[in-house]
Amino acid sequence: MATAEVPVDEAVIDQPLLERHKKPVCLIVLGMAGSGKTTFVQQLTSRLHAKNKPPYVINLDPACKEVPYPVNIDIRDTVNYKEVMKQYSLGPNGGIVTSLNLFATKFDQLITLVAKKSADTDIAIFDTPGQIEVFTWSASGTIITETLAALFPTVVVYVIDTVRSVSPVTFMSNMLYACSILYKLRLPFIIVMNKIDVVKHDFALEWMKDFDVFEKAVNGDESYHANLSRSLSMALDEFYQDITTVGFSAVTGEGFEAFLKAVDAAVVEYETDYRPEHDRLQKLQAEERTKEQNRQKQKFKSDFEKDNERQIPSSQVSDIFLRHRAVGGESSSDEEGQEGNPEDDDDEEDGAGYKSFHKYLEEQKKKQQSKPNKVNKPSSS
Ligand SMILES: Nc1nc2c(ncn2[C@@H]2O[C@H](COP(=O)(O)OP(=O)(O)OP(=O)(O)O)[C@@H](O)[C@H]2O)c(=O)[nH]1
Repeated sequence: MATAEVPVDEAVIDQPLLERHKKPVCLIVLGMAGSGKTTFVQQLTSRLHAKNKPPYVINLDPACKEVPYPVNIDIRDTVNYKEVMKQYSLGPNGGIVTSLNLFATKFDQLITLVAKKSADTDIAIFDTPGQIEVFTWSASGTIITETLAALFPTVVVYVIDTVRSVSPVTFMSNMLYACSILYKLRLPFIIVMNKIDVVKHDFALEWMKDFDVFEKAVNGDESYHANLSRSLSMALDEFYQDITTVGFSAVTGEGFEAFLKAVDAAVVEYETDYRPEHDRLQKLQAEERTKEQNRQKQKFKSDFEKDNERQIPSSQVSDIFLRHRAVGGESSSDEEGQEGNPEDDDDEEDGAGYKSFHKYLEEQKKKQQSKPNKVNKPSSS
């Protein structure tokens, strides 16, 4: 049987590729709970409306009580988070993950809606759950991000609470998290240092630019965490050099224009660095898939051929059984009386060397039935 091998290149070309769009730019807004993501999206939306460039806004947080901005797609219209918790007996985080997973199954519809808006919308904004890990480390989060990145210029916006980051140790935790998300999502990344109406973010920029300044901030603290922060600051030097940081106030809107410029630069970065890399990885994955399919086909083919070789014409079956019985027949006299052994059957027909398997089974059954039940027999004493 011949199996047609699919040439790898052909398989790659045959992948159903949806049309790619130059816009809208998809902004995935991530950040720890309370960092100001929702207020940030609200401010961004209202400023873009004021500029006559209304964004397409998607809320991916199934657990939020209310959405304080005009939203085009709301996960809460598709999935009832409380009902999901009840039906699957889940806690709040499990409920959010499951709701996102359910929503991800409809993500193709969302993509179609966003794509339809590509002519008249420049920016699509995705607000995500406050439990950041629920999005960044879940299967649905990965599906959503990868699907978007394959079809639209996609940028990750990581919102940091600047007020809470004045402590070097908290700042370091935030940066490590940002770094791990960048590493995981492999997309252009903008850090939004939010709440600069309360605390300016200059201190953080200094810490990122100059290790000595950070060292001074940690000076005097000899705790394990402070020492670790010092070492990590050196390790993150490369990350700091390449990352785009914007100071922002989600309350006053300060930093809005700088943010838009950062988005423009991130789109260029997406087109020049990320998209070719993304395409390369997709091609590799498609090649791997095709190779695996070909390997499975080959294995199936050889297994099938081996089975065919082994296959015994039905006319020979009784001969094979006969041979088996004959071997047993040689030793059966020694083991006479042993139960459950096909060879212990002192069968007169063995002389002929043949007894049908069914007949043998019938006899075994009868023997079993005629035997007293030793286990249940009550003791005579
Ligand atoms: N002063 C000041 N307060 C802000 C700013 N941004 C957000 N806040 C406040 O910070 C708190 C949290 O803001 P949210 O927008 O709800 O934060 P979030 O990240 O969406 O929170 P989760 O939904 O829990 O993830 C609210 O009280 C906001 O009013 C800001 O730029 N300046």
